[in-house]
Amino acid sequence: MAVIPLPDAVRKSLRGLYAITPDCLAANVLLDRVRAALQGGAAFVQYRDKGGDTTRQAETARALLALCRQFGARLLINDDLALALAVGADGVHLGATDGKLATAREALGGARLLGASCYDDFERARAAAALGADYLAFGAMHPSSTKPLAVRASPSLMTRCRAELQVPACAIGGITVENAAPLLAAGADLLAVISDLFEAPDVASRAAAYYQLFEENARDLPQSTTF
Ligand SMILES: Cc1ncc(COP(=O)(O)OP(=O)(O)O)c(N)n1
Ligand SMILES: Cc1nc(C(=O)O)sc1CCOP(=O)(O)O
Repeated sequence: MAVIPLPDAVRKSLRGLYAITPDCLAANVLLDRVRAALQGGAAFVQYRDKGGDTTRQAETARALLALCRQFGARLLINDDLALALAVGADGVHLGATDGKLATAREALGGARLLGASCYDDFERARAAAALGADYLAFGAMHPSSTKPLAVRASPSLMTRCRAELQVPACAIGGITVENAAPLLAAGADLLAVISDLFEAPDVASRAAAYYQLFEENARDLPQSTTF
């Protein structure tokens, strides 16, 4: 299926619910749940698949991209720059062991998004910002059943991120609708969520509750956000 590219202005406005796909779901179930998240207002989807079946990953990534396009949402690929480029995704998210940010930035060009995991490390965030990351992810904000061993991070890192780096901040780890408002107040532009969203009995309603939180906590975007 042909994929229509998003205008740069839309592509780079960075605020909203960032729905990260859970492991171990059949492709049709995954797509149904992601569709529901998009119906509820998720602005970003990250395809995170640790399974290693590259044929399935490419097929699923293409299907997710087509779905995101229907809703004007953006698809990022976790870990895998080559897959992101191969399917024409809107960007890639890289952690500490996923390759160099500089290489990804160059390969992605200016129009696609580069996200970087910064954990609890502000100096890592500073370096990632200097290398051109479009958003900086801090976590885990709360204990996470998806990643129980994740290091814990303070929401104040996001406050510093906005103030000192002027790069959008992403909160991740154990986020729920119930605990999200203080994260937005601390400076989160993106809320990256797996279990609270995708394990909800009604994924669309859960996504809509996050959307509502963003509406209630509207504020100016960081200076570096491009329109
Ligand atoms: C938005 C966002 N933030 C952090 C992560 C974690 O990335 P990483 O440290 O590479 O760990 P894995 O997701 O690969 O287990 C993320 N995926 N997305
Ligand atoms: C993938 C991931 N990275 C984290 C980090 O802290 O870097 S926490 C996490 C899991 C997020 O899933 P849930 O919303 O179910 O807690």
